[in-house]
Amino acid sequence: MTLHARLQIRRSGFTVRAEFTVESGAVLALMGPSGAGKSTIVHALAGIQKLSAGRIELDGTVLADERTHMPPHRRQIGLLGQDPHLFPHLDAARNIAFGAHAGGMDKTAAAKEAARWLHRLGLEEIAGQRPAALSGGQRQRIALARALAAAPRVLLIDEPFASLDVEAAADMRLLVREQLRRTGISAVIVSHAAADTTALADELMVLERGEPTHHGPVAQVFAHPDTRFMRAVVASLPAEPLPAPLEPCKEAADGA
Ligand SMILES: Nc1ncnc2c1ncn2[C@@H]1O[C@H](COP(=O)(O)OP(=O)(O)OP(=O)(O)O)[C@@H](O)[C@H]1O
Repeated sequence: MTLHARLQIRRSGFTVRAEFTVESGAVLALMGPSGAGKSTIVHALAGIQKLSAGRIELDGTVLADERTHMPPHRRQIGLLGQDPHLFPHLDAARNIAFGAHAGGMDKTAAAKEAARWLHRLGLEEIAGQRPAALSGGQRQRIALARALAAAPRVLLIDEPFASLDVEAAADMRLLVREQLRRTGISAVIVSHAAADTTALADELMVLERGEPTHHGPVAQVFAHPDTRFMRAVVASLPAEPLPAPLEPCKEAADGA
C-alpha cells in the first residue's frame, strides 16, 4: 500500500503544509515542537480533519481532496493514540473482536481472530478482564491488537508510549516494531522521543509551525540537524555505546 499525501490545513495563525509518500511496509515518523501540526496531519489521514487543499491517496484511491472526504470508517486506516479508548464495558477479547468485526469479519470469525491476537501478543491471561482492571501497558497492547485485528492498510500511531513508564514504553515500542515488520503494514508515527523514531521509522519529517524543516531517511536527518529544535533532539540522543575494553596484546602482556 502506498500512501501519498499533499496537505494544506489552516490553523489559527498558520497553515500546516506537508507532502510525503509512505511506501508499502515503510514507517514515517513525524517530529516537531508542541503545536507544530503533527496531530493535525494524523487526523487528516484518519479522516477526522478536513483538508483546506491538497489530496490524500492510498494506492491510487482518493481518500480526500478539495471535493472528496471519505469518512474515517471507510478508509481502512487504524489509529493508535496516547489514550487507548477501549470500550469499558467489554473485556479485552471483545475489545479486540470489535476491531476484527469493524474490519469486515462476521462475529464468529472476529472472536477467533481476537483469540489469535491475544495469543500472538501473549495476552491470553487477561482475555476476560475489562479495561479498568488492566495496567496502562496492558491497555495499550489491547488497543494495538484491536487496531491490527481490523487489518488496516495503514496504521497511525500518535504518541502511544507517552503515558507509559520507561520500561512499559520500551516493551511496547519493541512490540509495535515486531508487529509492523510481521504484518508489513505501512505506518505514520508521531513521537517526541527520538528513541521511537530511531527504533521504528525509516523516514523522518520534522515540522515546525506547520512547515517541514527536514525530511529524509532517519539517519540522514539526525546527521544534519538544521534548526534549533532538531539540534536539541540530536543532543538528547544517547551517545554511542562505549567500545569494549581492548584485550591487552600479547607483546604487552609478555612485557615486550
Ligand atoms: N480543531 C482545531 N481547530 C483549529 N486549530 C487547532 C485545532 N486543533 C489544534 N489546533 C491548533 O493547530 C496547531 C497544531 O496542533 P497539533 O495538535 O496538530 O500540534 P502537534 O504538533 O500535534 O502538537 P503536540 O506535540 O502538542 O501534540 C496548534 O496551534 C493548535 O492550537
